[in-house]
Amino acid sequence: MLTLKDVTLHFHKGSVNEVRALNRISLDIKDGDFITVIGSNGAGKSTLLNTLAGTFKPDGGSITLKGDDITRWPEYKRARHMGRVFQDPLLGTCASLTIAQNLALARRRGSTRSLRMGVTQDDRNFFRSEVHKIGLGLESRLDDRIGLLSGGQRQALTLLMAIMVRPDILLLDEHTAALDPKTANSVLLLTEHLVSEMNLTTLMVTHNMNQAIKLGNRLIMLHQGEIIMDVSGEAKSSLSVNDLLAQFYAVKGEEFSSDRMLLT
Ligand SMILES: Nc1ncnc2c1ncn2[C@@H]1O[C@H](COP(=O)(O)OP(=O)(O)OP(=O)(O)O)[C@@H](O)[C@H]1O
Repeated sequence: MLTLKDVTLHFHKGSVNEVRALNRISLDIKDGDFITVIGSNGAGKSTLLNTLAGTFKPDGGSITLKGDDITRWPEYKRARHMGRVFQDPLLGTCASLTIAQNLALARRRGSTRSLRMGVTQDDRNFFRSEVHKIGLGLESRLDDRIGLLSGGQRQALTLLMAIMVRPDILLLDEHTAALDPKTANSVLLLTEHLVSEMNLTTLMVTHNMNQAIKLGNRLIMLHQGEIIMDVSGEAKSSLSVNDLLAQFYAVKGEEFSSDRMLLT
C-alpha cells in the first residue's frame, strides 16, 4: 500500500550541523496495518511521519503510495490521502471557528471547494451522528467555538476530522501525550475503536512502550534514523517492555535512552 525504499533525510546537509535523521529506511506498509512506532530520543520518529506527510522531502530514496511515486508530491497534494493528528491539541483545529465549521472544512478536504466553510443542513445531520460516535456529548454543541473546548475534546474532534474523508493512511504523532492520563486513555480507546471499525492503515508514534505493545498488529523501533526492530502478530503481542529493552541492547550494545519512555 505504502512503500518506503531507502529513504534518507539530512537536516543542514553539508554544514557542520548536519544531522542524518533518516538513514535508508525501507518499510512496506500493508493495507490495514496498525503500526506503533517507538524509539529513543531523536531517533527520527517525528521526521518519519513528517516525511510521509510531505512536510520534509527526503534527499534519497522513494515513497510509493498505491503504485504512485509520491516522493516529490507537495504536502497539500498528499493531504488528500493522509490524516494527521499531532501532539498539540491546538494544532488540529481552528479555535475561532465553531465545531460545525471545523468539521465542514474537514469534510471538504481534497474537494475543489475545500475552502468553503458554509455548513449545510445535510452537514449538520451528518456531523451530529459523527460527533455522537466520540461519546462526549458534543453533538449538541455544534455551534460552540472550538476554542471553548478542553484539550481532550479538541483532540477527539481532530481525530474525527482526520478520518472524516477516509485517508489512505492515518498518522498519529504522540497524539495523547499532552493530555492528562484519564483523557489520554479515553482518546486512545477512541483511536483503537475508530481504527478497527474503519480498518484504517495507521502509523502511531508513542513514547509508551506498553501502549506500543498492546495496540496495533505491528511495532517498529527506530534508532538513529534506522529501523532496528520490526515485529508483528503473535511475536509482537507476546512481547514485554523488558523484551524490548533487551532487544535494543542486543542490537545496539547500549542502554535505551528515552527518559519519557522509561518513566511511563
Ligand atoms: N527541523 C529540524 N532541523 C534540524 N534538525 C532536526 C529538525 N527536526 C529534527 N531534527 C533532528 O533530527 C533528529 C530526529 O529528530 P526527530 O524529532 O524525528 O526524533 P524523534 O524520534 O521524534 O525524537 P523525540 O522522541 O525525542 O521527540 C534529531 O537529531 C533532531 O534533533
